[in-house]
Amino acid sequence: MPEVAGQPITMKDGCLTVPDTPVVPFIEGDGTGPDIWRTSKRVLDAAVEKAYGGSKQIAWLEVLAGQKAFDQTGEWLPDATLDAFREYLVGIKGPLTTPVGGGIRSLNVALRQILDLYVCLRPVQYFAGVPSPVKQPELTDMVIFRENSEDIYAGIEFENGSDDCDKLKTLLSEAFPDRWKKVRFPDTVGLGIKPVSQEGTARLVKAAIQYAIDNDKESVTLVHKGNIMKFTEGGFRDWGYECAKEQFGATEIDGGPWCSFKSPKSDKEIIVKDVIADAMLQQILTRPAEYDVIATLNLNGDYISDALAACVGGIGIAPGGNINYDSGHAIFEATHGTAPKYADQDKVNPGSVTLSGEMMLRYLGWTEAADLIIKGLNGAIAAKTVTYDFERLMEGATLLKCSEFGDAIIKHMN
Ligand SMILES: NC(=O)C1=CN([C@@H]2O[C@H](COP(=O)(O)OP(=O)(O)OC[C@H]3O[C@@H](n4cnc5c(N)ncnc54)[C@H](OP(=O)(O)O)[C@@H]3O)[C@@H](O)[C@H]2O)C=CC1
Ligand SMILES: O=C(O)CCC(=O)C(=O)O
Ligand SMILES: [Mg+2]
Repeated sequence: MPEVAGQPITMKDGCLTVPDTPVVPFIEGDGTGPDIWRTSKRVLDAAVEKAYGGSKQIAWLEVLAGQKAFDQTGEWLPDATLDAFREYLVGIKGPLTTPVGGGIRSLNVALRQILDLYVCLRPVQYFAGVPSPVKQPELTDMVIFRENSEDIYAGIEFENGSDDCDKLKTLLSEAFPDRWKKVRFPDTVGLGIKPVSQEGTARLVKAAIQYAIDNDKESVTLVHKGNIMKFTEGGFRDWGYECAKEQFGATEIDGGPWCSFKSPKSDKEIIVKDVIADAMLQQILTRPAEYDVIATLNLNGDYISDALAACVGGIGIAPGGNINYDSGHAIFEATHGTAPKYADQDKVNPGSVTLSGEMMLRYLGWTEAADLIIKGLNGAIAAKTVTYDFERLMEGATLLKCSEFGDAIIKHMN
């Protein structure tokens, strides 16, 4: 049961209908999750209260996942949690632990895949005053569209020595003897499969281009490693261009493959281009102004998200949302993980989850409340009242706890 009575958010004819008291399921998260969530929830509630004077309110509904779920129910991701996200459409979560090597597969990835939240949307923007390792962090202003349902994250892996792995090895060596010979150490190799499809690529790229139109952006860049993985990452590039041409009427520039089209909204030219991922990762440091909207595959998107977050001051203020633009389902969450060494110390920066909440409010159309969060965050940073991650790099700053940083954000909403 939610803390206050509320109604579900619904989707009709491609538009969300948001009641004044929407039920929003949340997962607190593992590690530092509870500290961050407690603070973020307070900031979100304060922004909504201030923006709407009590006429709107979120009816929070806690749902379980991760360690807390396992301790209480014996399951890591109970069906009741999935049912709540299905029913109430829009939710938010703290980070969840994934063990390396063995153990459970990622619950974070499972949520995205089960609910088919195919876009991982991660805006990367600079907040004035945040300490950054680059000289002109304000030049980094990008929005990542990371494909969320395919690639090696689909989790089709075979452990060396397992019966399934042996079966696949036999199958491959018999069906494709010449290609199998290229496997350098066949007796000890583990195998993984990387599915990348035209449909999966097209829906992601379509969403990225639509975002560029809606937000008056100059370019969309397809980031891939198609020179090496020709039929998966190369396919992503080719299908991405195909989508730009077929869905948006783009035509090739100077013989292609770059292409462009006139934005139906602003009449300005939007360029669709591509870059190989390793080159892109050096250019985000040397020529960040050349990138705007990024459309990329799942693993590239994971690496690029953390690298770009570092450029604008770190993972402490790197928000995101996992969205299915067709069904309306969305779960907002930070780019960072559980940072377990800081668990229960009320220490880390709550900014990433708070800003994920800000994205959620904007997604619901509650822009006044979302704007207040940005105002509050800007004010707290300008006053140099910040958590340890910023304080250790800022001259003359006051060190705040996680919860105190929340108080500072709320104070600066005024
Ligand atoms: N979506 C999700 O739920 C995600 C979950 N994970 C999971 O989280 C676990 C831990 O992953 P790990 O690789 O350590 O990565 P984390 O992102 O959890 O932490 C790495 C480092 O980032 C910094 N950091 C992280 N969060 C914050 C914050 N809120 N404020 C300030 N600094 C922060 C800290 O740096 P410093 O040490 O310099 O202070 C921390 O040591 C793993 O199980 C992983 O699978 C990882 C990513 C996403
Ligand atoms: O699921 C995890 O544990 C890691 C996920 C991750 O790194 C991400 O979504 O960026
Ligand atoms: Mg990651």
